[in-house]
Amino acid sequence: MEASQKDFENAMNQVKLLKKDPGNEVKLKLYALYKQATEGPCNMPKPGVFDFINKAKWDAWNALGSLPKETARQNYVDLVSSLSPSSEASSQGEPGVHEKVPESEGIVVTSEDGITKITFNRPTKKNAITFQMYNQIIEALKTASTDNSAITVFTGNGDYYSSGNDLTNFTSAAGGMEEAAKTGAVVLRNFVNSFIDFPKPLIAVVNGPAVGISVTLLGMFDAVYASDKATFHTPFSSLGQTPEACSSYTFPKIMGPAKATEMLIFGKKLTAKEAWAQGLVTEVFPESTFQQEVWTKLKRYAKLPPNAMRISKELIRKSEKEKLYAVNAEECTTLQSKWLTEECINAIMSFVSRKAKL
Ligand SMILES: CCCCC/C=C/CC(=O)SCCNC(=O)CCNC(=O)[C@H](O)C(C)(C)COP(=O)(O)OP(=O)(O)OC[C@H]1O[C@@H](n2cnc3c(N)ncnc32)[C@H](O)[C@@H]1OP(=O)(O)O
Repeated sequence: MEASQKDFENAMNQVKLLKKDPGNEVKLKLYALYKQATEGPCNMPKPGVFDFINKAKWDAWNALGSLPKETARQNYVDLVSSLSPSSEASSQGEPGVHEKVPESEGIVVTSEDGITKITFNRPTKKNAITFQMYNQIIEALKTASTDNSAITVFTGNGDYYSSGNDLTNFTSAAGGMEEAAKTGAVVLRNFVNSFIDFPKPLIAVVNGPAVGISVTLLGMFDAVYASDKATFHTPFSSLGQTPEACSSYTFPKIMGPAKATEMLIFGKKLTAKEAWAQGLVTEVFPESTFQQEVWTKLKRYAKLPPNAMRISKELIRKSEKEKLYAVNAEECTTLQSKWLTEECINAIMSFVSRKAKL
């Protein structure tokens, strides 16, 4: 007997109630059967080769060929009823598929006590920065440069400050790597330029580990306050990548070329104390009093005359600006080509596939 629409709907609800993850293979089958049962043969354009997750889903659906909708519905119901009720992990949206759980992610901007605070707010992903977040930050800095706050502060929500560039920015781009690299270089250049141009004191409150671009960007800040549990890591070489955010210029200037080499080329991870000793961090606070001490200090600074602060910053930055634009442009061009190399693609693939989820 063929499964009715009601049986199908019950099976979909059952999938949502599964307590244990049935595994990627089963989830792919469920996904494919669900799509076939509701939409018929695969009608999506084939995803790019580096878009691993969507490609796997596409392959599974496409493999069902012209299987009739009714048969797919029956097979879906049979597969669900064969699953042990003690399995875990439900999914959201399309049944049987790991969808991104909606979370309030991205960045959060607040303004209070003369301070505009920009928070990396993606704690479940260690505040990894997505394409969307780069653009949100560009906009937030644009607004903060003319709002009535005196200073602007970056910090992270959760245990990390930020784990840097979201490594799936490139693997999930629909148009493939070349297009993603091109777009990435444009976004990165605009993003870093918005830090070069930012007119007010810019402060980082580094609440936890910082990786990649969230570290290199610190060279663009006017002060960096760190918890003693923060670490600073730029694993560019192991990712087949090269420095960004003008760090190829600012880091040797801040800490001397030898120390900059250890960080930017050899990927040495610094403790907060080491980063302070090398001049990257302004002051380190014990984790237990970090938030209280830093925000008390910042509220005091935010009461200083804003115009004087802005003009002083302009004087400090002025002679460097053209150099910074040029360095930024060159770093972006270099990265655009690095992102397409085997070294880089392999490194990203091995991160993405270390615990592949569908
Ligand atoms: C416009 C484009 C501009 C590009 C500019 C280029 C910048 C260069 C860089 O920033 S290079 C640095 C890139 N970052 C990294 O290499 C860090 C990668 N992440 C890790 O090594 C680890 O996740 C960790 C050390 C940060 C934390 O390890 P831990 O074991 O404590 O936690 P998990 O690995 O389980 O992470 C929790 C979830 O967060 C996801 N995640 C963490 N970081 C990233 C990231 N950078 N990109 C994408 N996703 C990240 C991780 O996958 C886990 O997700 P899951 O729970 O769904 O598995």
